[in-house]
Amino acid sequence: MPERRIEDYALIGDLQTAALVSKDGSIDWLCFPRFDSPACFAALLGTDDNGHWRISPRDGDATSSRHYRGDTLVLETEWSTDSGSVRVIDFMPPRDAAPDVVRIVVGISGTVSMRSELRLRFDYGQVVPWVRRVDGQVVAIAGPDAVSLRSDVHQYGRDFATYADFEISAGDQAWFVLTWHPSHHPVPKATDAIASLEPTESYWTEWIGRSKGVDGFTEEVTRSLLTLKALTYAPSGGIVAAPTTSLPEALGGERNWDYRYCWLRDATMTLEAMLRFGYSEEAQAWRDWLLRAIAGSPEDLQIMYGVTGERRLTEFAADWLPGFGSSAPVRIGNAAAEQLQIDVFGEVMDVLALARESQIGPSDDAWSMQRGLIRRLAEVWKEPDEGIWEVRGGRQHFTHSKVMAWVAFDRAARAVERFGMSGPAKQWRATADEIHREVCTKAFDADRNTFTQAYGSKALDAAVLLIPQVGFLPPDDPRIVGTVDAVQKELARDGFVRRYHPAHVDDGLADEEGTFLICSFWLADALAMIGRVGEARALYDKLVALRNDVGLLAEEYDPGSGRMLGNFPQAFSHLGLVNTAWHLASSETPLRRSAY
Ligand SMILES: OC[C@H]1O[C@H](O[C@H]2O[C@H](CO)[C@@H](O)[C@H](O)[C@H]2O)[C@H](O)[C@@H](O)[C@@H]1O
Repeated sequence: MPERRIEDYALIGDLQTAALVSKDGSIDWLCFPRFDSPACFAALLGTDDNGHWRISPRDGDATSSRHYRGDTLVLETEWSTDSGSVRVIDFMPPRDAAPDVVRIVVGISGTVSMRSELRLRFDYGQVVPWVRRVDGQVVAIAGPDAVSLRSDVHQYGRDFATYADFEISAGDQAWFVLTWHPSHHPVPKATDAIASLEPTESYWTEWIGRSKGVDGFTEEVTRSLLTLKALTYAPSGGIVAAPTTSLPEALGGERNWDYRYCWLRDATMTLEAMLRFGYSEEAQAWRDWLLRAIAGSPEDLQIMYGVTGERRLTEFAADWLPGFGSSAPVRIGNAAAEQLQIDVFGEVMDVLALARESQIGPSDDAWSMQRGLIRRLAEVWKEPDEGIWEVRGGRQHFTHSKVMAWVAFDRAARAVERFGMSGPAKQWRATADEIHREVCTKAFDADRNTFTQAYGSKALDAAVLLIPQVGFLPPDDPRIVGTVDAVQKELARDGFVRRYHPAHVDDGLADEEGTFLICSFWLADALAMIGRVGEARALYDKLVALRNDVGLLAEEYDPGSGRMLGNFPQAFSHLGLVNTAWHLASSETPLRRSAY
């Protein structure tokens, strides 16, 4: 079995969950029926024995190449062998009653011997199901889960797996449909594999057709927008940070986290990117999601929720899974849900201001929720917190958190001053000014001419690159130019940017990590804003070149090994790409709303 690489995977999804398909034709990750449900294929974090479904030629020397079919999430893998070539088409039709994975094998030339090998292991690769035949289909059941496999190819069982061996000649096709249902329900009505291809394609094509687009950046922006949409949980409007858990930030290390939840931070940034490209429906749905998720007392605000607003995301280690590349523990749930991360107030207020001032318009409920958030922020902004990077080494007065607290008060005051909303604007403006003074005094290292990670700290942090973007200081302020230079000098590796230097910051974890892709996009944004557009464009091009064969990015990249690291595909990275393209395309001094 060749070593698994994160960049070997492609994404298919149905806006409620998603699967990762490897270059070797194996679906190694699938959580049914929701993004955060237990996986029935977890080979990604272990071995084939933890569940997978491979369809590929039996010839071990077969070679493959793949692409998405146009601007869709329909994946085509083309296999060449000495005897002929075939195409495997993988997709998940937009959801009706039950979730399906459809795989269609089409003969292109000659004749190819194919094998389907399906190994279902419920509850994150642990539970071997009871498999039997019902009305000509294979049905696997364990606990609450049931999965049926329908196909026009004969299936046989061996070694706790289901196989099909078949030949495909030019012009032939064979189909497979895997469908999940609750085990106490009857097997759902069959999905027609062939008939579901066209509506799936049309769904994605029509969706991307609504985008405003930006000249000169079309292909990568399109793929990133499609990926962001695929991370949306359509029934609620929630957006997950990534469809995976525990893809490592350091290969073989412990920096492994579950991203299958809705971070207010990641979701607001995604929404901002989508709004820029004309997707107001998603923004509206997310605002409604937010109102429901955080309903109740503002003191109970969490920084992340489940896809329909669940609050309890208890973290535990799945110790039966060895982890991707032996990176343990595999974590399920995320303890960061209980942290104080003050930046979240600013991000939420900022995107809601954008929504109010753009296509969506104001909403009374949303404004009353924002007033509640500001009341809460007034109580906590002076506290140390865990910050944007969710450190587990103790709270600090993080510069980025304070800057975002300023953003929150600034946007609240501005809503009253300029947009007629009700509230104590003078008081909010005074607090914003107080925070501004404090940050400029306590978070700026005059000797090195740079903002630092935290009050009194010497460490740097790529998050402060956002200072000009959020309007805290103008891009031509010498402190901004100094900060950009310092980040480039101290945090860059081969031109890509780390979020901070793990050796200089106690984040509670031992290992090093890769360069953080969204931070590299932020550097490109900051360079463009300070007028170094050529450098910005060069960095953007370098980042775009990191994408895998189907245009996807993980959270991090290790320039040493040339490998992607972290959960995959990650919303942060793709929204970073989209925003940088927008900045570069907008103008040479590409600033959005500024308040300085
Ligand atoms: O590295 C430590 C932290 O890593 C995760 O957080 C990161 O991912 C989040 C989701 O994309 C993002 O919002 C955050 O800014 C990143 O630092 C993990 O979820 C944390 O539990 C962990 O402490």
